[in-house]
Amino acid sequence: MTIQWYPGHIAKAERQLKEQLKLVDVVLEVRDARIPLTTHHPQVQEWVGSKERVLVINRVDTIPKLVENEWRTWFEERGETPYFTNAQQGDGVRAVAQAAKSVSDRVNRRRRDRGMRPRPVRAVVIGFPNVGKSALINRLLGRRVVESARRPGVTRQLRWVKISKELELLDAPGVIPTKLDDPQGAVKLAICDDIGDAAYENLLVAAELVELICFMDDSFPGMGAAQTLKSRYDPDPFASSGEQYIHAIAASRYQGDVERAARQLLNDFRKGLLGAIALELPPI
Ligand SMILES: Nc1nc2c(ncn2[C@@H]2O[C@H](COP(=O)(O)OP(=O)(O)OP(=O)(O)O)[C@@H](O)[C@H]2O)c(=O)[nH]1
Repeated sequence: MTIQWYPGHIAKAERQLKEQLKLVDVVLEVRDARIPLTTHHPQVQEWVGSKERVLVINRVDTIPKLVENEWRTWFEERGETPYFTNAQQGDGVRAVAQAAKSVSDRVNRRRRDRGMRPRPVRAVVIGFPNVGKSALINRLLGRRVVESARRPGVTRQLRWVKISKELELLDAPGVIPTKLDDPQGAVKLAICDDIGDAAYENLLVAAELVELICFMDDSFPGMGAAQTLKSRYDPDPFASSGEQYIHAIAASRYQGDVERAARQLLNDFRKGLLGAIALELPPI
């Protein structure tokens, strides 16, 4: 599996992200519910440092409810509170705003203790490409966009928008550069389109999707995704390798155009047409 990244972009993304993080009190980290482990970058903890972090697991509509519950328990057992959202529709976004507000209360209590005046808490939304950061920002803003201002000393034009009396949000999300050292993760990012500036082959990515779906069906009976594949494209995904499966779809529907079959399968998955499918489960 070859996925090609452009290192210059990654270095630039990392620089920009650190610049954004310097300005804020609280970080809203967005992950993709289909792959909440892969859309976590191991350096986030180090970058966030002592600031507060709110963990948002977005695209909750794309995974089965049972899997959502498993993740909730898994995160809570690790002392984390996951906020599950559908940023496209707005579900769960109010709870995220509430969590950011309670950070504001804590920050201002500390400021008061040090004899400082309270001020709105400043937040930034960060996450891998395409996980729904902009959708979340727009939902948080709703129709209450009030003012925006430029902060000096920042090369890029960063604007603050007021979410409420207590909360200001940087209007540009911070893009987390992709991890380079995990080929399995890279494939999942490609499947979910969370990969940013990378080039990859659709056939190989789609073939991995088919194999992952069969694997997930085995590990989490009841998801039913392999059955959906079968009823949608006809061949049985369990009967062949992922690559053979794409070839079979191409032969039966696209005059042998394998690239087209691969793209179709990936698009159907990304649009949710194959139903709710998780590609990761909490590790045991
Ligand atoms: N089904 C579903 N789609 C979502 C959700 N959140 C965002 N999307 C869709 O996912 C796509 C990407 O969302 P964006 O908000 O642009 O993602 P982003 O992280 O800002 O993307 P970049 O700017 O590329 O880093 C859009 O088509 C959104 O409509 C969600 O919770 N569920």
